[in-house]
Amino acid sequence: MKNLLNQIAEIKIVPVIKIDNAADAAPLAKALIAGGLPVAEVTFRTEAAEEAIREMKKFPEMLVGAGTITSVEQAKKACDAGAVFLVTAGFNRAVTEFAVENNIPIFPGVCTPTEIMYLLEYNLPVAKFFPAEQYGGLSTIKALSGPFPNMKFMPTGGISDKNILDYLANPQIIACGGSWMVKDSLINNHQFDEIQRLAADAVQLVK
Ligand SMILES: O=C(O)C(=O)C[C@H](O)[C@H](O)COP(=O)(O)O
Repeated sequence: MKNLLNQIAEIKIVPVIKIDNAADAAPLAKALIAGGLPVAEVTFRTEAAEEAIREMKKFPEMLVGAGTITSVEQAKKACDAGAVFLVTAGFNRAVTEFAVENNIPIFPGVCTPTEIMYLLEYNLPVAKFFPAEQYGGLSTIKALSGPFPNMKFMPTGGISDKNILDYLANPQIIACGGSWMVKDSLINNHQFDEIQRLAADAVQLVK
């Protein structure tokens, strides 16, 4: 887990991907790698997610995780496809226990102190704070950091090139999730050059 956390903390941005067609996964991975952002949270919001993870895993430099996991069945499918981390939008005890028992890094979604305390039961070091902007953004993370000084956050939801630097300046935030460089429309229209450009700009911004 520590190694993966270090890698994510170094990259600082986790592109959150909703992919409708698995055939787009390879060119998308190439664009992200070329843009210097070799990481993806592939959300299980589409049927293509599992196959897309398999395709992206063919690129050894890609750090591929699965997002929006809502059941153990999905978590198993994601891991069988090669996902090296799991993300959930909220806290799910069965999914969390599956991940912990199988030593798979997991970032459960939280937005309240109670949910953070669930993570503490499992000694999980990083929470996805979701949906970040809608639940008070940075000021809520600062307030939550008071009682939980050792919890690290990966805020996601409403984060873009406009506000990411404010988030990353907070020492309890290891990275931010966001979709602004991998929007569904860009993927569906095969604008992989634009994805590469937006990824490279994002990398430059957080350097
Ligand atoms: O399904 C999930 O697990 C999600 O994470 C939902 C959102 O797509 C991401 O939070 C990205 O949000 P935006 O960067 O605001 O587009």
